[in-house]
Amino acid sequence: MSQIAFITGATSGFGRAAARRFAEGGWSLVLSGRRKERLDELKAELESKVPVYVAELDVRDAKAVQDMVAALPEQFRAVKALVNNAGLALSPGPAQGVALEDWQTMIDTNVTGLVNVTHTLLPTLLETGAGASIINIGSVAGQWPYPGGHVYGATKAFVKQFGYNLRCDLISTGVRVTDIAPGMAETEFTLVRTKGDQSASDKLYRGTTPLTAEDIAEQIFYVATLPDHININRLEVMPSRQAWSSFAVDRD
Ligand SMILES: NC(=O)C1=CN([C@@H]2O[C@H](COP(=O)(O)OP(=O)(O)OC[C@H]3O[C@@H](n4cnc5c(N)ncnc54)[C@H](OP(=O)(O)O)[C@@H]3O)[C@@H](O)[C@H]2O)C=CC1
Ligand SMILES: O=CCS(=O)(=O)O
Repeated sequence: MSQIAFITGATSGFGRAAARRFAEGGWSLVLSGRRKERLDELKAELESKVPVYVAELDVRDAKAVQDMVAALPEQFRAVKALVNNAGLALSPGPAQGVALEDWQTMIDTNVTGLVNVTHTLLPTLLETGAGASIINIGSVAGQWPYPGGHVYGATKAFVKQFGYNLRCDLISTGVRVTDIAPGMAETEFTLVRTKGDQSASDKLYRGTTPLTAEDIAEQIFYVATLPDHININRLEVMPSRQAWSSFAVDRD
């Protein structure tokens, strides 16, 4: 059985940490993202351990995704684990102040991009059969509403429901589907969300203990390497120092 992981958004955060974790486990890697120099650095770091193929890829571009998968060298074609990780949040303020373009970017990346990659790799995963996995990186924001969550949370609710519905159709194929839904994790996520405001990112994580990229990478690897007959539908993971807060009430 092939041991090939296909990871989107491998240039940073969870995706990069997952690439390192799968490499440690001896898996061959297909890594993508838009920042080619980071992909090249990661390939240089990992290729002494396992075979690594990198491709510059914007998941929003369906044709580019199809071309990239069609061009995979033979030894990287039999993908066993698809890690749909590429994604982002933008504009953490109230919905009524957010540019339409930011909403569209989140939908194009987190929904359309994830669908593009899933649709393109589904025939391969079906061929792999028992033990293959689609591991989608959702978010607590896909389950729990919060101020400023607007379209980001809605895209992650899509990820969750798309995965559940896929499971219904894939039940007899051996292909598993999991929604890993992390809470607060310190990566470049908040830097992207605030459009480069490092102090806002530092402030969010200061004085608490967020999850790390490696914490989530461990969960991704765990899900991908479970016995074939086990499917974890959704794995919601928060730091122990994070929980829910109360309902909001508007008062006179
Ligand atoms: N950090 C957190 O608190 C949480 C994050 N998440 C989710 O985890 C996933 C990874 O985020 P995280 O590691 O934290 O953040 P990072 O910003 O560190 O990593 C995001 C990754 O997504 C890639 N990416 C973004 N847009 C595109 C695109 N259009 N095409 C291809 N790749 C893209 C980036 O690569 P590049 O820019 O090179 O293209 C980068 O590798 C996301 O889906 C995010 O929503 C979920 C819950 C919590
Ligand atoms: O998805 C990211 C975690 S949060 O910012 O929505 O809590």
